Amino acid sequence: MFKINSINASSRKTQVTQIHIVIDLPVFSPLGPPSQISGSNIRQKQNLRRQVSHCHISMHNIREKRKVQCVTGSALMRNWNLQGGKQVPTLCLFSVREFIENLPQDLKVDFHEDSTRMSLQSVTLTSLVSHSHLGLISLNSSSTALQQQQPVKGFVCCPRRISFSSAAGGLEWPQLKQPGISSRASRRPNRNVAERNLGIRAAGMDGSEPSSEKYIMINDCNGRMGRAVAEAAIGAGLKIAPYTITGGPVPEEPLDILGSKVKVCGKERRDEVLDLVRKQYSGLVMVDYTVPDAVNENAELYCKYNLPFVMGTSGGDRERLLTFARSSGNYAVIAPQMGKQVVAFQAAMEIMAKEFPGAFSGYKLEVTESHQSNKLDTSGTAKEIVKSFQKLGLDFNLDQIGMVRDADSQIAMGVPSEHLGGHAFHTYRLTSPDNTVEFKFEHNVCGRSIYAQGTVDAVLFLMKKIEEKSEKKVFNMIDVLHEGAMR
Ligand SMILES: NC(=O)C1=CN([C@@H]2O[C@H](COP(=O)(O)OP(=O)(O)OC[C@H]3O[C@@H](n4cnc5c(N)ncnc54)[C@H](OP(=O)(O)O)[C@@H]3O)[C@@H](O)[C@H]2O)C=CC1
Ligand SMILES: O=C(O)C1=N[C@H](C(=O)O)C[C@H](O)C1
Repeated sequence: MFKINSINASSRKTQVTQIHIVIDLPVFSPLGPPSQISGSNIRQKQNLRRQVSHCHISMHNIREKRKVQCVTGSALMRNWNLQGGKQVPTLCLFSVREFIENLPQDLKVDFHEDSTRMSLQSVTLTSLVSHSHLGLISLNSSSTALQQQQPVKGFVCCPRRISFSSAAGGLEWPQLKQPGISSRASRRPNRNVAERNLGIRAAGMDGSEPSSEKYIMINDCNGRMGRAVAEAAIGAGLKIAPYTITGGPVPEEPLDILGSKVKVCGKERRDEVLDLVRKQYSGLVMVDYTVPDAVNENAELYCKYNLPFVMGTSGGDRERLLTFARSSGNYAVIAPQMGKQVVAFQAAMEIMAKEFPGAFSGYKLEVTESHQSNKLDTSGTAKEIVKSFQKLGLDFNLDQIGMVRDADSQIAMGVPSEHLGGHAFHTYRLTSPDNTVEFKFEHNVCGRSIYAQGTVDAVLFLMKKIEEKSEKKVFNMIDVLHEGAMR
């Protein structure tokens, strides 16, 4: 059984420089070279599949490597013979262009020379079926990028150099071009201890290079916002790291988020997990949607591992959060509100307060916020907006914000019943001392998609900052909006 474990493409500057295809290969029983195996000998053919090994095929841009280096199937064969049928990781180097040019016509690869990222998601492996004559070998697309694909039979990859196909029932391997090349991958341990303990294979942990695709890790993917962000991120072309840290019970089975498997880890393992993702996913951005009690320690942990983060969780000690994040020299976006239009309203109130301080002196302010019954804290958004009203002259303490959490009151105030489990209704009412003038501001949100989209915007904003190597700073969503980074 051939099993594609991962396909990752990476780039340096504008050139795609690397593609890693990690596949499981059958290890042959010592029957001699596969080409000697007769097609009619079914038992021998079955022996081909006795064990499974890993083959690491990396394609590098030869413009950087001048010499084309290639370890072909023959080398695999030789290694198998040498190593008595043991696992043989093999490295293969050749140009991306060459790889693309040699792909079978009907294997679609979306390749843009000038793009900074190459998406292999469009590799249509099912089309490879037509290039296989060997029913015994099947290719299972199990990588994140490919998991939507059906299992297919056979694998032809760059026919001039690597070919898995059958002629008269056996396997034919191209001649070894550079017999002396040793495998970088073969010198590596196959699985890192932390990764093995955690139980899900992280990109690059199989001996290949760390991934340079755009990854985010979300805590807690099992929470409502965590899941919404994960789905929005996948929709935006980001990858989800296969771990999440939770505060509650740890399910045995990994979560399946639109096909991406995410292992849930208890918070006692957070150091182990963060150390692993830090090493494996360069440029990874953390996203936090947990609980108010976890805000400070989580942010401090992300800073400890130098992981840029988006803190969407409300509550906690905000003063301590900002002071710590600012002094840590890390990139972060911290905001209790991610919804673009609400952020714009928040920004407008800030501008008004700055331009017209005290304009509402003497007025009375009433603030009411309604959220799903299990929201633990007072709306962080309301607290933020109240700060502007205070500057406008309103005498109001944060603990005067009225919280509505019971369904009857929520229905009475107009929350649709289907959104009782996920809504955020805010009302700010300002009345003049003689009750002759009233201002009422409302922002009523049902569901969570507005925040999930905004969170992805914040992630992309941070990724850009990191890529540009701009100053390490703590931003808020008004900064993201100001930069035109909200879709
Ligand atoms: N910035 C914004 O725009 C928005 C912010 N929010 C805020 O996001 C936060 C989460 O909201 P929501 O997703 O609805 O809440 P949920 O209760 O659905 O999710 C919170 C998750 O965090 C987990 N958790 C608890 N403690 C920890 C910990 N120490 N480390 C990691 N995970 C932990 C919980 O696990 P368990 O339940 O098992 O304990 C739960 O799965 C809230 O503070 C909310 O106000 C929400 C919407 C928008
Ligand atoms: O818990 C929520 O749901 C929300 N929390 C944020 C907050 O506390 O302001 C944002 C929005 O209100 C939804």
